[in-house]
Amino acid sequence: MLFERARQVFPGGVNSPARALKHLPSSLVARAASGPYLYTDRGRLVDYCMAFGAIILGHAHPRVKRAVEEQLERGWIYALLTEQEVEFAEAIRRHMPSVEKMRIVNTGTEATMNAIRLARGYTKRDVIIKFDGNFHGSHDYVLVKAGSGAATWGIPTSAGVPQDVVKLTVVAPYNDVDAFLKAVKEVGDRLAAVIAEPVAGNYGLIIPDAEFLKALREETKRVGALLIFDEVITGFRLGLGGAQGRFGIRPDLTTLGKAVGGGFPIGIFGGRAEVMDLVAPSGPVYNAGTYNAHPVSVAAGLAVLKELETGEPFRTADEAAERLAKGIEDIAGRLGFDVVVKKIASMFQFYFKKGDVKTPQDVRESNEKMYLKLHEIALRHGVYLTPSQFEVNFTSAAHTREVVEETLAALEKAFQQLKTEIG
Ligand SMILES: Cc1ncc(COP(=O)(O)O)c(C=O)c1O
Ligand SMILES: N[C@H](C=O)CCC(=O)O
Repeated sequence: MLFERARQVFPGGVNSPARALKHLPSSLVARAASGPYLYTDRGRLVDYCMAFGAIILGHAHPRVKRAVEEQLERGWIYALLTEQEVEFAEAIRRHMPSVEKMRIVNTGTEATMNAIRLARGYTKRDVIIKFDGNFHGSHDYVLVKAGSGAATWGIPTSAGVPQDVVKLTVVAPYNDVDAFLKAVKEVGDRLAAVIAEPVAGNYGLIIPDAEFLKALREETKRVGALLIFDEVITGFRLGLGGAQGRFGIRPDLTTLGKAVGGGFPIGIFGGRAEVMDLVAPSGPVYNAGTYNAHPVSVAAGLAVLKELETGEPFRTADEAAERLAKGIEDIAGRLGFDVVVKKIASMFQFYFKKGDVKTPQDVRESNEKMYLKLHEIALRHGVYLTPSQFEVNFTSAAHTREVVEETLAALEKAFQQLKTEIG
């Protein structure tokens, strides 16, 4: 069995913990992907993980494929400036005006690490505030009370991060204005930056109150710290302007990734020109990378942006999420389950619990076992839900009405079976 061989060569048999399924004996094996579908060792599955949000147009989108093929014809790496990367950056700035200047790197992890380093270099201060359950990639500054796979696997604070680094990362509860103000007060004049997911997508889906985001903006400004919005998930998914456009908040720095690279490795950090000009070679904050602004990722990203600019992909993806959210609420309600469904744009998640989900604590109080059981049953019915209640389900432009209907019919059966199995 492939997973057995994988276990001999990869820790836990995978190359990222979020890919391992803790409720099943092996991870899925992917063979191909197209549109809304994944083709796996368990057959064809409707995909709601969408590479953890990296795919917004649908798998193997022809326009992205063509752009990549055309780039390959011209060679695939030069380690020099290209016209495409300027065009790409100009398009990003047009849609996200707070990103006056940017640097294109390879992953969201690199983007947040560099944004934090830059904020420290700019403010000449050392402490950051991050939020419980937010995930900003797998580097030392942020692997403290992190979400995503770190939460799924019960290691929110990673071993190996030096205590001296942990001390510089103060964790505040997400979506709690009073607790945030208290944390800022406690840190005092050492606060370099506050980093936040403006919509939390790594602890399930937590949609913050507008007042929370407003407080982040006002308070950081007041104390001379920078506000970093980590829009690796939300950028070019919650619309062309990301979460900052939707909520009308202008951060000092923004990090992007996932959707903006069309499924190819990418990360971007950018923001106020005055701050970005501190990045080497124009300033003393060092960032470098052989693969920075990789031509293939840039070509894919440009193709994605051109498609998104028509507005159509957002309409289809958002409508799909809306119908699924309503459909799940309806099925669960009819069958007598207490389920809370959260949805914004093309992101949704549901929790087995009463009441509401507004904080990470609410997510912790939901029934994870039921989510995983349903996940497993849904797989048998041809639907790949996101593999943890600490992750988010994503729709894409390929999730047409027919695909959604097919999914809801499958989920109806899955919930019924869940009811039978739990008695
Ligand atoms: C909000 C957020 N920031 C940063 C990252 C890190 O991005 P990457 O996996 O590309 O390193 C992720 C996902 O992994 C993310 O969801
Ligand atoms: N939730 C993570 C990204 O948003 C999942 C990606 C990973 O860790 O493999």
